[in-house]
Amino acid sequence: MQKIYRELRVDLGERSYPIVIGSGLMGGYDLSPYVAGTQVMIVTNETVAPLYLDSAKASFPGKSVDVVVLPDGEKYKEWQTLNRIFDALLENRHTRKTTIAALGGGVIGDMAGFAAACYQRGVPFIQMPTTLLSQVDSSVGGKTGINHPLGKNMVGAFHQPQAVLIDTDTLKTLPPREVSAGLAEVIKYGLIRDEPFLGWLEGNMQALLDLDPEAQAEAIFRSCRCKADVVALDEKEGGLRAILNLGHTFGHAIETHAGYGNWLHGEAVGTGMMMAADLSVREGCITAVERDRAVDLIRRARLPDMAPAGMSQARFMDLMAVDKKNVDGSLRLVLLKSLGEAYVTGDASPDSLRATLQAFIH
Ligand SMILES: NC(=O)c1ccc[n+]([C@@H]2O[C@H](COP(=O)([O-])OP(=O)(O)OC[C@H]3O[C@@H](n4cnc5c(N)ncnc54)[C@H](O)[C@@H]3O)[C@@H](O)[C@H]2O)c1
Ligand SMILES: O=C(O)C(=O)C[C@@H](O)[C@H](O)[C@H](O)COP(=O)(O)O
Ligand SMILES: [Zn+2]
Repeated sequence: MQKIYRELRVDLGERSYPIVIGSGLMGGYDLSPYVAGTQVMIVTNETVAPLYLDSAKASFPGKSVDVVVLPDGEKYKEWQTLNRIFDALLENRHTRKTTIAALGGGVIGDMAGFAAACYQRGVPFIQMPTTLLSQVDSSVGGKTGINHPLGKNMVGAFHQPQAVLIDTDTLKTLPPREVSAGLAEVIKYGLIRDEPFLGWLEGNMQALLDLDPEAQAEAIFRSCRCKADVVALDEKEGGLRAILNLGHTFGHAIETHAGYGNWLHGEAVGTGMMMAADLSVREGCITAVERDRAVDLIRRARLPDMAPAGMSQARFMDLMAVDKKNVDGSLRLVLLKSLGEAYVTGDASPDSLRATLQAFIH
């Protein structure tokens, strides 16, 4: 049975769109009003297709639906796999009126969105996220793209979806490690902009790990509301939006170092946020007690608390040098002014940064 928990809107003028959060929505919610023409191309992967493809198709009554099923994994967020989406679109004679629908986690969402930004110079797309991480973060805000061996998300475009459909039922099949990865981005919102949410998470972490549906829906709603607010204020990351990158300068370096293999994005961000909190203490912004509060919550979400074994300070510095936030060769980091308030700085002291890196490498 279809039950809508909350609806939100990302306010971007003519590019505004709804985020619908609820249960029974995959197949139970009619997305055809968001499809301009008659054709839909669902992009999904070999893990998600057997679980949700049939119900996803049912969300497009009256439309002609084609499907491309990609291999599963962060390592496939690259050119060759992206090209398979273009192959499928052309082989099936898709036009500028086609709508692409991303059915899966953030990897599928980022790639399908990027394909939509590029195909015939841009077609509409819809997000149907099925991981916690994609429901709280990647499906909202229009960042799309692929990785490069030398840097994370280095090739991409801003391209907003027409709608985001979040069916919380899909989380029932998500492996525990992926739940924890999603919780990293959830905790991020509390740290950067919403101290009361941080307190709520401290009280509800066990319920979230236990997949309590009410707790999940509330965490998704509060995360999406925070992201939608930030994106509406700064769509293309001219300033404020960079706070959504808390922990990502360190985290992306970890993912690139690991070859987009055994570290999940959320895991790298979890450790990266601990590092950012630690650096914030060394920079005199938050207290050690506040840092420990953040670290404890991230640990309680069952996320790793050290960098990958053998990853050196020099390797971190080298990989962080290509971060997209950097300006004129100088590193810019997101730090915490307090718990619930983040800021971007290019002035972190090199000594403090070295000390933080030293504390997390082994
Ligand atoms: N665009 C953005 O704003 C943004 C934000 C955050 C992260 N990202 C990107 O998102 C990606 C990470 O996304 P992710 O954490 O969703 O990883 P993912 O897309 O790799 O999905 C995680 C795993 O869960 C599987 N899966 C998906 N839904 C499932 C379900 N309901 N049941 C069982 N298994 C399921 C997938 O097949 C995959 O194996 C990274 O590439 C990251 O860079 C983008
Ligand atoms: O939406 C944003 O803006 C974010 O920074 C959200 C991040 O969680 C996400 O991982 C994003 O893909 C990172 O963007 P990037 O520009 O640093 O690649
Ligand atoms: Zn992220």
